[in-house]
Amino acid sequence: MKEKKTLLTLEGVSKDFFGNVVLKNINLEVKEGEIIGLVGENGAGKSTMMKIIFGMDVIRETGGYGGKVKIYGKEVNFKSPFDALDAGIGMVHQEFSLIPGFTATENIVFNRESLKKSYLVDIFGERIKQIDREKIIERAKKAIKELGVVLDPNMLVSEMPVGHKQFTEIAREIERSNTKLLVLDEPTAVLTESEAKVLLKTIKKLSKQGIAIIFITHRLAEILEVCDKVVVLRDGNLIQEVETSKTNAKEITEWMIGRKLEKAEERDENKKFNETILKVEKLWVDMPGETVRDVSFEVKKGEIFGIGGLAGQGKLGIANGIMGLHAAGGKVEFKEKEIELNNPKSALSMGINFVSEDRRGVGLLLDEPIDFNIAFTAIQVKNDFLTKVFGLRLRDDEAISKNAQKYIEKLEIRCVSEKQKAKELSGGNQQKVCLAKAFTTEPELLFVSEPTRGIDVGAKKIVLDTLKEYNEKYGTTIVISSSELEELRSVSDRIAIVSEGKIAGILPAKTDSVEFGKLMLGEKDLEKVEK
Ligand SMILES: Nc1ncnc2c1ncn2[C@@H]1O[C@H](COP(=O)(O)OP(=O)(O)OP(=O)(O)O)[C@@H](O)[C@H]1O
Repeated sequence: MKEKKTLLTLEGVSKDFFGNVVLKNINLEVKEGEIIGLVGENGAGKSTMMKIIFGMDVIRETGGYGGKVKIYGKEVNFKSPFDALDAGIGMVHQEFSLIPGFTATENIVFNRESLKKSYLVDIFGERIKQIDREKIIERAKKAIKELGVVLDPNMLVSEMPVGHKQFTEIAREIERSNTKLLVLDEPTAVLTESEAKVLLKTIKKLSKQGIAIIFITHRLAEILEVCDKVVVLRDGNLIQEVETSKTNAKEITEWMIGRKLEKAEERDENKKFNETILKVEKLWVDMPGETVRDVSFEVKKGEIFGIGGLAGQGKLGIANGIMGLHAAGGKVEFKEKEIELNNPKSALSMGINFVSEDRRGVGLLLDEPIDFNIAFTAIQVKNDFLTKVFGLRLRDDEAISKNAQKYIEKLEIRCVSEKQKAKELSGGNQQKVCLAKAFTTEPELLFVSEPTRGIDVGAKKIVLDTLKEYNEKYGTTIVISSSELEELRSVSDRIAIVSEGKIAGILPAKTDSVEFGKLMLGEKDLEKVEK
């Protein structure tokens, strides 16, 4: 067999953010068509390494990097991501970079080169009018077909469920004919299991065509399934680089976290709950990609109630509707008092809080420091963290800092200090800040959606254990929605499965997963699958 050429080389690459060293002397080679799995705890430096390869502004604006990046043996010094795109590097970031008011086709075909030197989006709109629409739809359809997914090329991005957005981003990268290296930063985090399978197949297909892939994921099973090699980062050091056929998930985890992983504690099955705390009747919610049609259920005080289901079926819409973030109707009672729907203050002021699945959109004040973010809702809703000086109410900065320090320690939030800006944190650590913010309001009822999305295996346990701890210590009732059934089963008392905007069934969490699977697919669809 022909020896594969080395496409990308990192030689002694290092990076610090104002003295905080996050990458140290990284040496790595990626060959044509090779699939590299890149793993590491939240904040280990994975995204930073990719941002260097992709020539992103943030790297230059923070003093550049040390060492060399080479493509086919020649050193490159990208001035912007457009140079990286020209050199054949494509990247799908953790956070979406699609244009919401445009369709899938427009986003796929008018890829980022068309937007050269950015802020041309307005002019871009003009250009579209002059273009042969049929032709571009054909091109988009071809890219979508390549991915092997069902996706409407005419759907507006703003109306898509997250999974579809993810596929649109990937389709955009493969539509470009010169792509040689594709970096995927946690592409499966927002996908359901079946969508993730499709993506893994696509990755293999692309590699056969000679495209090299750097695949960042916290799901180790995915690494073992598709990657040729796994590269482990810990605290900015490349500590292992090994063929996947020569290792296993347990070993990789131990390299990642540098300690052995304990098993999550089992939930006590015999707990009895009597009092109803939340009563939902005929709820409908109009949320893009997450239509809730007619949902009724009750949650008991002190319970951890799971909500599962396939993507786009409505499991995420329920909390968004009750919290007043999307248009909703029906009747929802909390402790026998009716929550005013379509009013975001109503549920919050009654002692209910929400950790959204959309941490960038509604979760964080990105330019503010961590400590203010954590205290923010408690200040707004409960007037906490305020002191009176000569009759004036002032922010109690010391209390705000102390509270943040407590959560930084408890949730192991990796940061320089509580004064660091939220936007500078890694994705997983931002998620932990969102949780700390909700806990700080000491809610009686807490909705959490996809709480471990983008979180590494070690941190996942911390987050789930913390939810259980709050539930047990303070009696906080928790309603958790997640795409990962096993995660729901490990924390919940009961689980409701939502299908086509309705509750398909509610079962004790310990019920066999097959029963949940049947509810998710609906018996009819299941018969089709079995045939
Ligand atoms: N713009 C920035 N300014 C200051 N520090 C930053 C900036 N971007 C990242 N960092 C720091 O660099 C470290 C590495 O972050 P990075 O995003 O690379 O981690 P990661 O391994 O991708 O984590 P995750 O799995 O949570 O996404 C973190 O400690 C983060 O706080």
